[in-house]
Amino acid sequence: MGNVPTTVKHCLSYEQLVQDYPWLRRWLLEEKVGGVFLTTAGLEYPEFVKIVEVGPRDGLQNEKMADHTDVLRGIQRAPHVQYPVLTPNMQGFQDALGATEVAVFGSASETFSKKNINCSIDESMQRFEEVINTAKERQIPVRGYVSCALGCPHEGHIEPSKVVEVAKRLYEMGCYEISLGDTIGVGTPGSMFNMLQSVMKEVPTNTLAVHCHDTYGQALLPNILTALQMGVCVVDSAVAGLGGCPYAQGSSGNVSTEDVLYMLHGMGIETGVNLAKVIEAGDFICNALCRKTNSKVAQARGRAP
Ligand SMILES: CC(C)(COP(=O)([O-])OP(=O)([O-])OC[C@H]1O[C@@H](n2cnc3c(N)ncnc32)[C@H](O)[C@@H]1OP(=O)([O-])[O-])[C@@H](O)C(=O)NCCC(=O)NCCSC(=O)C[C@@](C)(O)CC(=O)[O-]
Repeated sequence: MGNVPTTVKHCLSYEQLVQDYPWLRRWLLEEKVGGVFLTTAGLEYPEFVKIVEVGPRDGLQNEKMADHTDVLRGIQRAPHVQYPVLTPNMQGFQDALGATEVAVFGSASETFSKKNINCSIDESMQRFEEVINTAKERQIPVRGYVSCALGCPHEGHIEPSKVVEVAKRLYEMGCYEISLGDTIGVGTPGSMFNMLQSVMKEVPTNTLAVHCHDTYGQALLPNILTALQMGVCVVDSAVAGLGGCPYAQGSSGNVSTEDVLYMLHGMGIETGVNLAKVIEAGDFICNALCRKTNSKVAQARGRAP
């Protein structure tokens, strides 16, 4: 393969490398074949991945923050930007006036459901049905979350069949996308694979998203990569890795958007998102919160000369 530039030897950013030495891309990782990427190991990845930024909602939910009605009134809206609101019941839906999208959030764990939204899974589905039907009448898209898809802080292991049941009900009620949440970040490629394989038998793959927390350091490479290899094209993440669920003790922040973007772009997968701008947004919010970023990429870029 000829002379390897010194940048390779010094192991600079992969992104920078493929930008400066495009001929290295193939040698380093992959070749593009007919709409999918084939890695040297023969694995396929989506060409485009949609990033759902959950920083403003999940990321800030542990902070002392105004309620969503005040937030919706207070923000300056940009065109073509969705402002989704989590609406666990009709009261939440009615308060979410002006939201361009809403989300219902169920759980695959009975105990978590009771602790999080004060009702059983069955009761939650009845509440969600009302929200979804009203949203449909008003042409407001509804996203569905399934928490504890890979484990529960109270019940421990969760059977994939339970995740299937909740995901399928949300899909059949009319959620356009189902986000499967590893709320406490305990998943591994094995449990992610088993859970997704079961869910994909009942819910179309192109309506699934993964929502990973990085408590055990498994969110990015092992778990998200496994999901991508299985055809999932939507990833939830939070700028600067903010977040954590107040109803799931010990759960750490969401996987950071910067790190997800770095990995995807490095693999040649498009997202339409500018990594440098996201790092800027991460700096802004971390300064505002007087907090260190959880993003490894932002930390590494901060150290760069
Ligand atoms: C769901 C409720 C409200 C039920 O709470 P409840 O106590 O069963 O509700 P209720 O109908 O019996 O009403 C009791 C009081 O709550 C009020 N109320 C009733 N509904 C609402 C509402 N929508 N918004 C604000 N207030 C509400 C209602 O007006 C009343 O006020 P009072 O008359 O006593 O003054 C409660 O359990 C709650 O607020 N839970 C918090 C849920 C939450 O925010 N969880 C974290 C979200 S993140 C997540 O779940 C995971 C996710 C999405 O990130 C993915 C992942 O990582 O897995």
